[in-house]
Amino acid sequence: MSSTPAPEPDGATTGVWSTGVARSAGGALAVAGADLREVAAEHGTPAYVLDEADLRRRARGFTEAFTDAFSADAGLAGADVYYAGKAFLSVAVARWVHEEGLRVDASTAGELAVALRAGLPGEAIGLHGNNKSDAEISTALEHGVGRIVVDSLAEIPRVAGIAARAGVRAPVMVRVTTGVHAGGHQFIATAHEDQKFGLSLASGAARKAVEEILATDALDLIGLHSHIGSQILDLDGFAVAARAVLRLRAEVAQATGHLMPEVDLGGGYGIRYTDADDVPPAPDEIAGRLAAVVRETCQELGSPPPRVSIEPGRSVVGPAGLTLYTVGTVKDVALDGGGVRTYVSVDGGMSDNIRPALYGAAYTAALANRSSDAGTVDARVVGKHCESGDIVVHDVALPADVRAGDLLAVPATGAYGRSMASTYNLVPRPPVLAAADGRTRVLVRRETLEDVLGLDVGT
Ligand SMILES: Cc1ncc(COP(=O)(O)O)c(C=O)c1O
Ligand SMILES: N[C@@H](CCCC[NH3+])C(=O)O
Repeated sequence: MSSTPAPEPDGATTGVWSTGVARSAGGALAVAGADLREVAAEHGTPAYVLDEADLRRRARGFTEAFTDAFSADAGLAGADVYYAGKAFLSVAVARWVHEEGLRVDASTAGELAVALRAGLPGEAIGLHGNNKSDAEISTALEHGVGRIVVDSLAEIPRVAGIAARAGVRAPVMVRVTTGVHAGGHQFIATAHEDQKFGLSLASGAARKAVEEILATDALDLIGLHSHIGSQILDLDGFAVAARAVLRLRAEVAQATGHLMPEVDLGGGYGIRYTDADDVPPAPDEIAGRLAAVVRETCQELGSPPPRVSIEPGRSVVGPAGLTLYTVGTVKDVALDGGGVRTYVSVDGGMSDNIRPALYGAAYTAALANRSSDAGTVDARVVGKHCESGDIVVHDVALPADVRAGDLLAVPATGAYGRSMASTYNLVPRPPVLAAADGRTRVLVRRETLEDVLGLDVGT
């Protein structure tokens, strides 16, 4: 076993740390100038820390790249970027991304409510979900959302009925399962056949949905949608899926005369969690590749290009966040094959980051309160929960003098950390802090034991 240490932060956009992370002369890490020792003293640990400027820059990077690549000058019909709120959504984050030119993709009443509370106009919000409730559909329509992405045949009459009763015509897209299998883990791949999302292209279900929607007055079919999975670093799958939905769009136009004005090519762009991950393509490269595919395919098909949208979540918020923990117990464990693993327990765990347990996801970690000249040990960072799978970082080299009271920072936890957090073992969920200009402010406060106890109303 030979573990590697976390890379030192270097301000690069392609690193595992957000661009605002730096190690100060005293050896402590800081985010956007906010010293993590002070952050821990003021807010406690564990805590998620978001680098606001980094997040905004990544968001803006997508809008600029897609607006450029899909411009009329490029022979295309424009583009919109929806931030996938499932990655992490709070009122401030919804505002930031909207200020940077993005819209918001919500997939539940909760995400919809946060986007609305942030002041986004309905038309800047899209509603997803494979099992939307009537209440979610009617709230979305009441606020005039820009689109509802239909995920099943059963949903068509339901959306139509609710729209008709509300006296509106619902703008809808059809989520198409293209058969493209992409994504790091089977649970985060979403376009192969045997899973719950979307309507299959191969079986004809997608085409049937299109026809049923076209035959329904209360529904306005604005486009097709494809989302192939998540944490994808290779753009080929997106290109294959794009061609498939553009082909269906052209077939429908030929058969019915209805040329859908939009196509959504989904999110799923990967990020770097550790040094071992490949450097992901930058927004310019993604936009350029997708624009070329759309242009060429539409030319081949002889159909005018659609307005294109995408839905990145992880690639906007993931690299912008880190989790700050305090070290508690440090324990050396002798391994069967010889050698020793140092188990470093922190004050959180699978309740604030379920990804290692759920997907076997790899992370790294670094001392945040000091640097150390000590040699390194092969360490495993674990949480405080009653599961041996409660692992935060499987394998990392940490200074041999790591001890109780040290702070550890785990980079790239901005996406699917807080948003998938639980109160397992009745551990209250950590706060989300925004770091900017040398200070931090609370975006989502720490949950307290009173919050947890307040839900327990039985006697
Ligand atoms: C429909 C849809 N859009 C967008 C996303 C965002 O994905 P990611 O955070 O990987 O960019 C997801 C999650 O995979 C999704 O299911
Ligand atoms: N939650 C997953 C990705 C699923 C994205 C939503 N379809 C993750 O942490 O990687």
